[in-house]
Amino acid sequence: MTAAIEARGLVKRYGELTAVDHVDLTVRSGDVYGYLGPNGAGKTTSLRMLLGLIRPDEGSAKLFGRDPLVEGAAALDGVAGFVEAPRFYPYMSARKNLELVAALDGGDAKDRIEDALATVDLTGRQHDKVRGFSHGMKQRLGIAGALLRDPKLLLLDEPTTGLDPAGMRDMRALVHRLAEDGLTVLLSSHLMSEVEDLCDRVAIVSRGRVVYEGALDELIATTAGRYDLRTTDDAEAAMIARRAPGVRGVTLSNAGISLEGDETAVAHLSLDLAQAGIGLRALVPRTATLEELFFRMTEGSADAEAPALVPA
Ligand SMILES: Nc1ncnc2c1ncn2[C@@H]1O[C@H](COP(=O)(O)OP(=O)(O)OP(=O)(O)O)[C@@H](O)[C@H]1O
Repeated sequence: MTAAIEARGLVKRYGELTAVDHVDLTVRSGDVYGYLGPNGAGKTTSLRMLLGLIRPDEGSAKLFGRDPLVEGAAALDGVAGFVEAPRFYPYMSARKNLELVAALDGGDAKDRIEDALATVDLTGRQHDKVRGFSHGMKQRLGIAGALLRDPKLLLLDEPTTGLDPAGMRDMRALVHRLAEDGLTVLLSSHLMSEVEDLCDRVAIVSRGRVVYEGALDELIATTAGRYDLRTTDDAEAAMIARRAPGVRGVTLSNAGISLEGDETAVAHLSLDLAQAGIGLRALVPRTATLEELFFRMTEGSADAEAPALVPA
């Protein structure tokens, strides 16, 4: 099946700065895809290129197999979204603004206004001027505007940035609903928790480069086999763990010992510790959160930064 988005080798330079550095992305139909990276990682620039708003210096992006640079606006059929904040006329009502968007889109866009307002939960406020809307309501109205195009693919640039907790909750619930209705969504975010909550696939970007792309659960599963250990004598236990067959990556901090190994290696280690007269206070298998993975990939291991009381 043709991918919803297939970007290969996208590069965008601003003078000396390479804002987007050979980015490859594959978003499949039905994905809720997270484009995750810190401020300045190149997320907005990437989305602008995907939407055909700016031209890449190198590489290409296809949306459902069509390249906006080759096929122009036709390549954006079935694609909608906005970068940064959606723009509306503040002195007009939400409905009037959507009518203007529909008139620009043409076709049967105007017949979808009612449904779009209902989907984003703004039916009751449709006659109010946008000037009085909260940031969250404006973001939701932006999505309503995008839905008038009856898209198959929605691109959202940091849709919850700047929202209060209730606004974030409403926006995330909306993205969940859209995904359940079968829409493919690519959203950028600098919030790990958001991507964990909403997305099934993810690209992690740092300084313009993709450092991981793939299924979120596979990424989190790569961290299985890590354990936290607390004992009656952590310093001695860490030394024994470092010598134990099959045990790797032993670090010691004030919080205890962290190590990697399979269940057999960990079982042997527990016997070695018992033999040395060291009691276990806790032995807890640990799955890294996306946040830890992110820091490991972009800035090195969080564990490596923990104070090491025993030399490696
Ligand atoms: N038009 C431009 N001219 C010069 N530099 C730019 C331009 N657009 C973006 N940049 C730079 O490119 C880098 C990536 O910016 P971009 O906005 O894509 O990052 P981002 O990941 O979306 O970050 P944020 O979350 O802060 O929006 C930044 O260093 C930014 O200053």
